[in-house]
Amino acid sequence: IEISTLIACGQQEPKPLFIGFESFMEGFVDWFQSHGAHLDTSAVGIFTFPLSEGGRGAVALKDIPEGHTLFSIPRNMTLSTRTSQLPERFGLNAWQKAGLHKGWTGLILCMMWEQANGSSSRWQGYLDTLPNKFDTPMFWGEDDLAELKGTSVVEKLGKADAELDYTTKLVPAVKSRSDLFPPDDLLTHYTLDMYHIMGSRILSRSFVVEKWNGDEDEDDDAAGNVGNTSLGSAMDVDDRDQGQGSEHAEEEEEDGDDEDVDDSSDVAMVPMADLLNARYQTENAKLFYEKDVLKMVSTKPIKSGEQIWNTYGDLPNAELLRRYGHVDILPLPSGESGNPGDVVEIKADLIVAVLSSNEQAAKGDQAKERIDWWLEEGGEDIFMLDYDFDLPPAMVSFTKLMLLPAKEWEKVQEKSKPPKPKLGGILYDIMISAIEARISEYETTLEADKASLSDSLPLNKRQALIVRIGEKDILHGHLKNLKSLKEADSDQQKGGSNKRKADSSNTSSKGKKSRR
Ligand SMILES: C[S@@+](CC[C@H](N)C(=O)[O-])C[C@H]1O[C@@H](n2cnc3c(N)ncnc32)[C@H](O)[C@@H]1O
Repeated sequence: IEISTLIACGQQEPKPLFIGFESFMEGFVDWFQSHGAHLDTSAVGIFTFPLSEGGRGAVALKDIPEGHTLFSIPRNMTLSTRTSQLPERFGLNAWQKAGLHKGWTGLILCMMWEQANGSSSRWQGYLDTLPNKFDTPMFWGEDDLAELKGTSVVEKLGKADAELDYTTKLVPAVKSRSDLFPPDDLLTHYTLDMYHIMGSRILSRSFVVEKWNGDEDEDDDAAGNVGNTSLGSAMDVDDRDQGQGSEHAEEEEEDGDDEDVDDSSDVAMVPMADLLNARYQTENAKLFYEKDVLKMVSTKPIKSGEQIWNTYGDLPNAELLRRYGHVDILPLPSGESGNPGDVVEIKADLIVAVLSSNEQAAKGDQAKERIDWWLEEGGEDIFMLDYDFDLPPAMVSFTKLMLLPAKEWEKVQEKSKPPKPKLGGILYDIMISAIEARISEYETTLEADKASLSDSLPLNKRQALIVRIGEKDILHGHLKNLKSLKEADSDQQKGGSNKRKADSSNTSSKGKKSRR
């Protein structure tokens, strides 16, 4: 491929990494092909882009039509607790007893073990290509983390929980089997640092590879209907990730009552597929699965020189930063730039706190009774605000529930129906106060943040600033919207009451007339 083609396609000049240029990635491609995988080398190249373009990523070497298989990987080449030999060698009962079947600790241990085994591991050619350094907040110092105050990133890091898993599950397992884990390796291959590196590799690169579910899918396959068997990825489908907030969170879910908990042995590292970068609504390729292989297939025509993008699920910047260490910056409808997928979380607790000074609102045990009912009915305890600037209906409904007079609260319980999420009356002021309270959780103002944003800032500070600006932009947009809705509503009321006055004077004059 001509570098000029890439530049013509709007990319800054990339540094070629493979296809005759870079032995390191050539070695990986050789490993990939020699283990039964296939890469269409006439269509796909691996290049390094500027960091803003994703760093190392895949490029179309020619025009690629939609539905083209870019590469395919046998299932047994993915790295998971199903494919690594370690759980069996450890003993499946012992594995479970050690708690390694839950969460990511088991997969982290498999990855450490495979890496420690060097050239005798089937995955050495792959593991050698994985990053050892991450820009994710998990590795930030206190100073940089302070920049994220007000966002939900810090409380979702789960660093302490991950470290607890390391000391209570992984270390005892390693120490219990010196035949599998030579004692000296504890200080090199099985360290806490390595635990975090492996956890971050999983967080930013793993896919969910469900077990092949015979019958129905075989029909799809027979019909060549690969599109219906779309494979979600850690990057792609959030169903798994929504609850999987950290290296540890999946386990928390498993320990809880959640029935939709995913099987942690579905979590798999997929060589080559994890080389694709992602950007908001730019996806042009996706991983599909069949009985024995996974296939990366183009979902749109891709022009020669264009980057091949997977999707990480069009996540908000806070989540992109936490999981992947980057943020998306695109034009917004307002003319400014940011991530159109950004959201702000408002906890139900904050609404309750705002209502504490409202005479009408339920308090103490009564408030608790309503909150318990709301949660039992499946209500959310965190509300998501986005760039639509429509308040989440559940947030309005929950607030109304807390404000209901006792009689109406009884009716709600009888009917098992929460209040309709319609704004009006004092709700405007309560919602405005809630959003103002949320804004006050950040240390700095939106104006100050915008003024301090510059390309010369250190990466962590700059990315944290972009996360904060996006969230505050949403909050201020909601404030503005609520204030104008409140004004329009009161104008309408006034208009209505003027109209009513006019109507009543008409009526009375008519009445008078008729009386005459
Ligand atoms: C699945 S890997 C993609 C391949 C990766 N670039 C590599 O060199 O191996 C995900 C990582 O790629 C980087 N990345 C992906 N998309 C990006 C983007 N739009 N902007 C910046 N970095 C991106 C982030 O570092 C992220 O953690």
